[in-house]
This record gives sequence, C-alpha cells and structure tokens, in this order.
Amino acid sequence: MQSNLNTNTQENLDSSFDSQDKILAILGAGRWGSALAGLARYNGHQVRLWSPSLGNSIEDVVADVDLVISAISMPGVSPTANQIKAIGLRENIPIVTATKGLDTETTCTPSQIWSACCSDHPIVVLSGPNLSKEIEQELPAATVVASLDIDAANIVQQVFSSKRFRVYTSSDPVGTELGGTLKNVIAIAAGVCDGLHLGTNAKSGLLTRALTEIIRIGTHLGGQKETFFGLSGLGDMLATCNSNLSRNYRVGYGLAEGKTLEEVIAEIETTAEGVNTTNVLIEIARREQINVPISWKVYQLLNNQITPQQAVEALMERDLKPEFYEGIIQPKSSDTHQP
Ligand SMILES: NC(=O)C1=CN([C@@H]2O[C@H](COP(=O)(O)OP(=O)(O)OC[C@H]3O[C@@H](n4cnc5c(N)ncnc54)[C@H](O)[C@@H]3O)[C@@H](O)[C@H]2O)C=CC1
Ligand SMILES: O=C(CO)COP(=O)(O)O
Repeated sequence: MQSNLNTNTQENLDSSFDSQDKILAILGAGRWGSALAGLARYNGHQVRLWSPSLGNSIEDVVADVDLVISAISMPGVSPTANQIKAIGLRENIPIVTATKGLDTETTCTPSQIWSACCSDHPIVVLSGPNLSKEIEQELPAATVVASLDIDAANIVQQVFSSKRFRVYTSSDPVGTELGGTLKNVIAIAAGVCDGLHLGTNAKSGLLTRALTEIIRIGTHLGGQKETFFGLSGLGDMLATCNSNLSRNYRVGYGLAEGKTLEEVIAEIETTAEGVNTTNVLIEIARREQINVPISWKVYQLLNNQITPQQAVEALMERDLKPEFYEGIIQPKSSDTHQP
C-alpha cells in the first residue's frame, strides 16, 4: 500500500488497488454494508460480511482481518461493539464506522461507542453523500474518511478509493459523523417541504437555515465548522434532501401526504435513522440548551404533536432576527423545550 496519497496520480492509485492484499470484515449486510462490500471487492480486497440475519459467526468473520467496517444500523452498534470488545481484534487494526445515528441510551455517536469499546484501535468515520443504490449502480461518488489517527484514515482512503469512489481524508471525525447524522433530520423536513409542494424558494430557505442549525449543534458537540460545509455535511444534505432514494426524505414526504409514521416506515422496510436521531437530538438540545427550531418541528411532527402545515406556519412566524449574529440568542422554550 502506498502511504502518501498526495503524490499519487489516479492511474497509479487504481493499479495499486488491484492487489488482493487486504481482508475486510464488514459488519452489517444491509444496503450500505453490501454497497461498501462491492466497492472493496472492486479494488480486489477480500470481504467477509456479517449480520445477525446471515447467521454466521462474528468471531470467525473478524479473525485475522486487516480492517473492520461497521455498517450496522444504530440499535445494533453498542451490542456489536461490545461483542467485538469481548472477542478482541488483531492489534492496532483500524475500525471504520459508517453508521449515521445517535444512541438512544447514551446520546453518543457510533464512533464514540466504538472508541469506548475498542480504545486500542484507531477509529475512522466514513461519511458522505453516498446513496447506496447509486453506488450499486456504479455511478461516481465521493466520501470522507476522518480520524484522529491520520495514518488510519490514509489506509482506509487507499482501500476504498477507485475511479468510481473518490475518498478524501479529514482529521475531524466528530464533525464528519455529525454532518451525516444530523442531515437525516433535515431530510425529513425536506421531504415534508416537497410533499406539501411548497416550491423552490421554500426548500432553499429551509436547507440554508438547516445548515446553520446543523453547524450550531455540530460545533457545540465538538465538530469543526468547515467540516459542515464539506461532503459529509452540506454534500450529504444535498443528496438526501433532494432524492427519493433517501429513506429519511421519504419519511417526510409520506407524512406530508397524510400517511402515518407507522405506514411510512412499513413502506420503507429498511433503516431510516432520522426518526430516532430526531428524538435523541431533542434530548441533547434540551440538555445543552441549543436552539434547534427546524429539528424541533420535525420532532413534534414525528410525535404527532403538530401537522405538517402547522410546522410550516410555526417556522414562518418565529421571532424576527438578523440572518447572522454573534453569540447565542437564548432559545425560546417553543424552539426546543415545550410542545
Ligand atoms: N443505505 C445508504 O444509502 C446508507 C446508509 N448509511 C447508514 O448505514 C447504516 C445502515 O444502513 P442500511 O444498510 O441502509 O440499513 P439496512 O436496514 O439495510 O441494514 C441494517 C443492517 O444492520 C444490521 N442490524 C440491525 N440491528 C442490528 C443489531 N441489533 N445487531 C446487529 N446488527 C444489526 C442488520 O442486520 C442489517 O445488516 C445506517 O446508520 C445508515 O444511516 C450510510 C450511508 C449510506
Ligand atoms: O445517508 C445516506 C446517503 O448519504 C442515506 O440516506 P437515507 O438513510 O435517508 O436513505
């Protein structure tokens, strides 16, 4: 494997990936785990997939691998990380987390859970505008791999980079992870906006203000501001808020059409993390006193406290303020707290 990507051309990158020199364990064989497996195999790596539904042994799957990748949906992250802790991995091998969610019990991000369970291993976050269906169709896409251990991020960059998947590195795992996680809440709002046919002006206003909200939460929780303008922040928001391939977008769209949350989730079948993330985010916002007006309306909508039309009216009628302001304006209780 080459260590300095900056000096590589795309041609020699592609040829370096022909070697079948890595064995990868991918935990989670759903939409995203399967798409990541396809990208790794395209580069000549050996992939072992594990999920409870496959019924194979997680211990056998992770034995002697060079890299572990978790694409498990949020409820499975903590139990699986604890299983891996009990099994033990080869010394120093990186663990890549590709889950976009927040833990209901602890409000932690997936990388925080993996770091706590496997503190001897470098943790790398993989996140970007990566709708799995397009990746499976071999359409070009870009992503970010972020870690406090930049050598580990470089390894993961090399493993996945190809002419159809362009991988950037970052040293801001928290910001990279939160961008991909928080935009799922906004994708629900965007789906509502389109489902109600509110028009291009409304959607542009919503997404721009939502980015400000994501930055406010994300920087408060330790992410770097510029990360949220990158692929894992704005980039992923654009992908999921504008595509009915996004399940979170489809949740919002379905609610705007008058379906119940249960009906929409049943139609989607696979994971829509934004529903749980909204609930956890509001818990964090209450605890930390963060102003999250758009997420708050999504929360109320998901919890049957308001209709889509009432959410729009409430957002439009909020207190007037400058677009940009220094410091914190105290949140009104109606933005984060009380129904
Ligand atoms: N599908 C996509 O386009 C993308 C998805 N993601 C994220 O990847 C994660 C997984 O998403 P998908 O693969 O689409 O969902 P999915 O519903 O297709 O698959 C979820 C996987 O997690 C496993 N799982 C669920 N609960 C578990 C538990 N308690 N213990 C162990 N394993 C468990 C399931 O067996 C399955 O393999 C989500 O956090 C999602 O936000 C990230 C980028 C793209
Ligand atoms: O995160 C994703 C694309 O980057 C997938 O979005 P959904 O989970 O909304 O389908």
